[in-house]
Amino acid sequence: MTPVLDAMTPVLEMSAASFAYRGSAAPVVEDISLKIEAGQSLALVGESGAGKTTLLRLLLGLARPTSGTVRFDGDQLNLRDRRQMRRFRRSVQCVFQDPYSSLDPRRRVGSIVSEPLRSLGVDDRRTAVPKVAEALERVGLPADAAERYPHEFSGGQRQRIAIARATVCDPRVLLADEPVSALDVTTRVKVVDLLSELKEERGLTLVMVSHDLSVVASLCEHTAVLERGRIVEQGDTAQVLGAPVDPYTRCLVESVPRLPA
Ligand SMILES: Nc1ncnc2c1ncn2[C@@H]1O[C@H](COP(=O)(O)OP(=O)(O)OP(=O)(O)O)[C@@H](O)[C@H]1O
Repeated sequence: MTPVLDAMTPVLEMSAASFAYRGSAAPVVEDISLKIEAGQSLALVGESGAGKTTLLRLLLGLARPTSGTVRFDGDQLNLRDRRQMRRFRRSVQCVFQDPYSSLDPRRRVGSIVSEPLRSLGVDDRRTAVPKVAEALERVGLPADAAERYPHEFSGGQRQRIAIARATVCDPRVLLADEPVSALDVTTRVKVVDLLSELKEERGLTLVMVSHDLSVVASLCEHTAVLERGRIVEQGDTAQVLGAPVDPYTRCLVESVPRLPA
């Protein structure tokens, strides 16, 4: 049954969630509580190994918390509930860090971008064509891109293909793991602008892992800081990055390299 949602039900919510990898006694993320409301954008920051990707995997349903819960539209995420998972996959899509390895080199771009529509049973290859063309156009790629292969594109264009794939089924939520960190600085700005436009146009909820605090500041209204698997500070990005309270956050902000004056 489709749940009755009120405006206050978070799209995604974690309550006291912990996760330990198999064979490891210590949890990698511990006692995480987060609410992600519709239209909100949340950045997960913290140094390498802090558990950001693991947290994203829990939100994506790719891993199940060892304790605590992950909720989607108010219901506990249950990977065995096919009806819920179908709704989840239609609503929540993702973009990964590396546009070189995240696209199947043997498939044409049209087939890659239409994959969510086909796997959700929304369209077949033929009926997906106009939606794929529209998604490619929206991310700034020519319509004939559908006939070509990923290796024919630059890193920035490949990330645009990944964004077209993630948005073609009109999801409500985009989860992005370091979506621009593999790109050079000018390409990075263009892809950040594209994500920002999509967020505004579609009221997309965005959860993003990033090392780059300037990317975080320009895309996300909220920020949660992870240190060794625990959230040490969360709140408005301007507050968290502009006037950090926790010593770890202060350290993170101060470690951003600056050009000499
Ligand atoms: N499949 C796995 N099996 C066992 N341990 C893992 C696995 N994946 C990650 N870890 C461990 O979990 C911890 C957190 O890793 P995670 O990738 O979530 O951190 P991160 O903050 O995303 O790091 P980075 O910024 O470098 O990507 C690390 O100590 C890592 O070694």
